[in-house]
Amino acid sequence: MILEQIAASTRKRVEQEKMERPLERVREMALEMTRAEQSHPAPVSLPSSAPFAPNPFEAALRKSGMSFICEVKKASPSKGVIAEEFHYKEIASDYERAGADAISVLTEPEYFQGCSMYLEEIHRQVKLPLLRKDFVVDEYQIYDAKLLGASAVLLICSLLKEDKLKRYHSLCGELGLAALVEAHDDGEVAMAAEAGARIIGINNRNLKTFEVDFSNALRLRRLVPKDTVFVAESGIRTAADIRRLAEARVDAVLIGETLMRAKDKTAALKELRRGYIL
Ligand SMILES: O=C(O)c1ccccc1NCC(=O)[C@H](O)[C@H](O)COP(=O)(O)O
Repeated sequence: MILEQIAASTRKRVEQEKMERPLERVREMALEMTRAEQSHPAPVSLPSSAPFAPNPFEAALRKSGMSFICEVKKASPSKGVIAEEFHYKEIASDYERAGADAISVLTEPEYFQGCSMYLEEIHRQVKLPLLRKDFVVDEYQIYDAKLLGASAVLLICSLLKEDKLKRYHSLCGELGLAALVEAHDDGEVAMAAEAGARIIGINNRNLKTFEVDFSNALRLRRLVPKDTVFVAESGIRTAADIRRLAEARVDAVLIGETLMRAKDKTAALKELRRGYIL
């Protein structure tokens, strides 16, 4: 099954990275970076009603109205190569100019042709909060995400047991990272909530079969607690899709392929936003 293959290849990649730069070193550097940030906190514009002090990624998703997380992804297992010409820094800048609220950067190399360096360079290029989109199976990747400049990491319920999800979620909190906890069905939503998730993403794509069911996010909407940020992910293509999600009180959308295939990102994002006019 593809998800197991991705997880196995990720474990191998992380073991390799640990040989080049040991866990203890990466942990110490990430903790040091967190301490430095805590003594000089960056200003984050918070909605006055926010129940907690969120990090920049969470703040971007909690703003009023629909937030757009735009994804930088060259390829995927279901679609193969999506963008032959892949100028990742320009794509990120285009998203920023187009009014994206946050950017998701695929860093998985084997199946998505991603790279950690893309995230690091995009971090230097744009001001928007960045999500490290990878398949987290080891705490090493969370420390590393911090060092690469991510504001958030993806934690996929179907890849993690309950106790690990909880541990990784609280590690994100310790490092000042937001966690987008991804669920695909009722049981995983319960697991995400139990882990204390403040941001839950419902993936319309079944990661085991690749099947995309747009109504999945709508169906699971009511299961996600009100004060939790609700993100709809995958298969979002049109302004009409955005309208249906807005009507269901979805806080944010994560869009990859539709924007990656658009030559004019500003026009594409503007067209999608038509579905949600404040
Ligand atoms: O996209 C895939 O084929 C895929 C296969 C297996 C695991 C994950 C996969 N994609 C990750 C994502 O969920 C998407 O990149 C993200 O939600 C954006 O989706 P889309 O807008 O449909 O590109």
